[in-house]
Amino acid sequence: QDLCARGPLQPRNEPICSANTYVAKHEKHENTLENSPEEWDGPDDCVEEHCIFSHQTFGGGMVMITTERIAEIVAGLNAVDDAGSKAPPFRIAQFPGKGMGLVATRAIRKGEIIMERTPSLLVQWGMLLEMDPEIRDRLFALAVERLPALKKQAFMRQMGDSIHDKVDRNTFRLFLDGNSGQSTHLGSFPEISMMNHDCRPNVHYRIANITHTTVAVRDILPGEELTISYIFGMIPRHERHERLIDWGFTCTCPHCTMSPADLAASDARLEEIKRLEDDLETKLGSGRTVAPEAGGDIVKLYLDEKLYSYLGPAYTRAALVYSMFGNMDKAKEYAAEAAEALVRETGPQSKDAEAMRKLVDDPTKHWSWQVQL
Ligand SMILES: C[S@@+](CC[C@H](N)C(=O)[O-])C[C@H]1O[C@@H](n2cnc3c(N)ncnc32)[C@H](O)[C@@H]1O
Repeated sequence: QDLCARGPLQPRNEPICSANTYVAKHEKHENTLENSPEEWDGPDDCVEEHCIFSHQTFGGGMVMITTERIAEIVAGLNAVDDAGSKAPPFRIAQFPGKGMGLVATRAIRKGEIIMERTPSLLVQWGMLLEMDPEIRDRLFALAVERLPALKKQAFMRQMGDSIHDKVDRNTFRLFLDGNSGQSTHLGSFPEISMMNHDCRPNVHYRIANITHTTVAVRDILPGEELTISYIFGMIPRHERHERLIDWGFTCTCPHCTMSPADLAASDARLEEIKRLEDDLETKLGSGRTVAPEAGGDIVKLYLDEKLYSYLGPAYTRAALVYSMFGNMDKAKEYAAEAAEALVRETGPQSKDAEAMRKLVDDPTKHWSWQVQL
């Protein structure tokens, strides 16, 4: 007999899930939720097709409010989480005007992974937009209650007046089921959310499946604040300001509080980068010649502008142009930098990084070698 999963959110005698989303209890034994080494709890407290699923040890403890299909996908993924397995190179501190943040407790080298985490709470996004706020908030409370004590404490410490507000201000977007309409989820990673925003951050983040990785994009000194960017950083100051106002704050990062002359110089560099990149692309695309240092000059502007999270493609382009001109030393130098930056920015499996390593090994065997000549 099919049973609709029941919970306190459901008024007595009324099904809380519509007929086509009834959860077949007898089928539960075939799914990954039951097959995973430690059993998942759920589906519980369903509101239509969205239910609570929880696990006390997966990723150190996790709760999701989502569909059974997505819960099964997540249960089949690796829970990569380094909390507790190594001493973190940071501690929480107060920063005037910004609230809490993270500060480095030792030197951190460029490329070092700072944290690898799975979400404490995962919520399907469409559900959040459509659900009655009162029911949503009761569901949130029931979900957070299921987290192990330390995870719950870390979740509740985040900025925000209510659980919904905390989700709104602190979560990252994840895609869990390809292009399906149900794919978009909000993931809460409370320790990572302690990082404040900087338009020129020293930490980059990448998300693969449910794993959130933060990596240093430059050497960091003990005592420095660890920051990420909440927005795309290669836009002028007034646009960054507007986007961060949407986030609910006026940015006080060093890059936004520079002198008017320095701010104008920064905006001019961003414009120049765009102009040179468009020019290079047009010329290469139409078979016209470019200067051998065209790609290298653009890299210099990226470095001057401290765009350390965007260096992979810039170094790659420079390496290719030097290789086209048969400049062995420069092609190798830029390709090596490109490979490292691409791994930082997109992860160790990066195919582009692999291609750049091949260019370092022997430029003469690369497709780009002396193609302009
Ligand atoms: C994800 S939380 C970061 C942690 C937060 N400071 C706390 O105490 O929990 C985002 C909030 O921190 C503050 N914040 C982050 N970066 C900031 C910045 N560059 N300038 C001013 N406030 C910032 C804003 O209030 C923002 O809504």
